[in-house]
Amino acid sequence: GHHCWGYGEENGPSDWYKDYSLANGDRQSPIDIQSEQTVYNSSLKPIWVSYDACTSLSICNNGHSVMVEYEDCDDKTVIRGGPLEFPYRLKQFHFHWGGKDSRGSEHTVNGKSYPGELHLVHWNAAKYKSFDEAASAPDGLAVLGVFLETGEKHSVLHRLTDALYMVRFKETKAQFKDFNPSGLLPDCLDYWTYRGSLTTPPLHESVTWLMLKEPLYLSEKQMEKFRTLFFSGEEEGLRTRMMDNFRPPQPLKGRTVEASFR
Ligand SMILES: Cc1cc(=S)c(O)co1
Ligand SMILES: [Zn+2]
Repeated sequence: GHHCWGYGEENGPSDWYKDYSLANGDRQSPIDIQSEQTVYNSSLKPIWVSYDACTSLSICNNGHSVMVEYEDCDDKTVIRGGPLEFPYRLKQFHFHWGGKDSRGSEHTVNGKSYPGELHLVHWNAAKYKSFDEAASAPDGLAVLGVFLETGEKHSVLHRLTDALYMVRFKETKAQFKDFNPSGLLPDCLDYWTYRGSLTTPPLHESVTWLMLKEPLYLSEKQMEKFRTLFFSGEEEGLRTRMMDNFRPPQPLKGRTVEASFR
């Protein structure tokens, strides 16, 4: 439409249904994970992450988040196991965060929000020819989600937070090579899994979500660096800080959330 979706007063999550009918669909994300209602599934396999041969390309500000993109022309960077029937190829990772630490994550746990959330986006290249084709298929995507929690400085993440000054404005991009995102994962890969959607328009219901129970800890200074980014372009007069770029929890609509752990 004449104005693009975003997180503001006029174009935010409560307005998205006007342009994106999936907004009120039956498998929307994020959700509130009510841990007592989850079902332990002992046949769920461990998550197997193979990122060692990854080729990161660039870091960019797309006006909604900051994203690191990967070369996805072969199966050198994949996630396997869990509930997944196929290997899923890493395409990009990005973040959602708040204007202060009391908010920022998309998923919540028993109503608790975290200061932010990391999303590692993968696609089913075994079944689909491209990311775009997979992005609208019910088993097309797998997103590994990790809560951000303030604490000690995160040394692997530090290379990313130190690069954010290069992508302060919308549509800016910079080279960002040899970044292995497995360094962002906690030691414990216990997870919750459910069938859901992209959390941004077009809200395709194509995502198998894998939400890790353990957060990634980063320092308050590192959190603050995310809040120095802008939604707006450098040429725009009004500079709006990039923060609160999260969609609130959506109705579960009868879905079951499974747990890989007791
Ligand atoms: C593909 C994609 C996935 C998520 S979760 C997002 O926020 C944006 O784009
Ligand atoms: Zn996301």
